[in-house]
Amino acid sequence: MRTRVKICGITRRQDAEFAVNIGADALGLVFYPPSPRAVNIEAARTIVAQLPPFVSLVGLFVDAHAEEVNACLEALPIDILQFHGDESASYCEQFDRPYLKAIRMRDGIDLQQQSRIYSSAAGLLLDAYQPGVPGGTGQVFDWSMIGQLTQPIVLAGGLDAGNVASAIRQVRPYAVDVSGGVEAEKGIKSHQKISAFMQEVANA
Ligand SMILES: O=C(O)c1ccccc1N[C@@H]1O[C@H](COP(=O)(O)O)[C@@H](O)[C@H]1O
Repeated sequence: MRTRVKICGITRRQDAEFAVNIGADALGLVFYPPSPRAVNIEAARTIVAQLPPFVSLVGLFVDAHAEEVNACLEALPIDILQFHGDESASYCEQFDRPYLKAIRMRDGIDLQQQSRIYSSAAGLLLDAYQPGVPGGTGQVFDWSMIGQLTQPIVLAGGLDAGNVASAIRQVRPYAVDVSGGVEAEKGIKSHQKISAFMQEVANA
């Protein structure tokens, strides 16, 4: 099966268009103000104005008030929610929208238990753990920590063109998610790095 690709942390319309034209399956918008990749609703509207059909738009939140999530859902064509904080399953379920739950892979984590807790999630997004930073750290975790899960796995954390092919061969995820690994600088995507990343996914 083809590995899907989500490119996260899009802040410019030209980056969204480039990623879609080269074959990205999903684009992620970060609604987490402390992030250098954060966007507000107005900026997001411009970024997604010309998105073609069959590309999923993912809205990323970190322990946001439900009102903030609902405001984004009302204003934007968000297909999937990504919760990257300590949200409970009941919090995630209240929006009646497919969601990905990010699990930060710290030592000793019981992934099977997390899978049971978030059994309503459309997928588990596995990211590196770094104390005090919810995500987008550019850190890789030990992929051998991942066992068999019933839900689709979205592999994240420090992926780039140099390691994504071996990650796919080892983990066999449903999808890979990349942010920092395809940036020219924080918040600005490199079209050359996106191309190289997509090529490596296709080769894997
Ligand atoms: O991108 C961010 O700034 C961010 C902020 C807060 C939570 C998650 C964030 N990004 C997500 O983190 C992972 C890994 O990113 P990277 O490839 O290591 O840079 C990915 O799922 C991003 O969507």
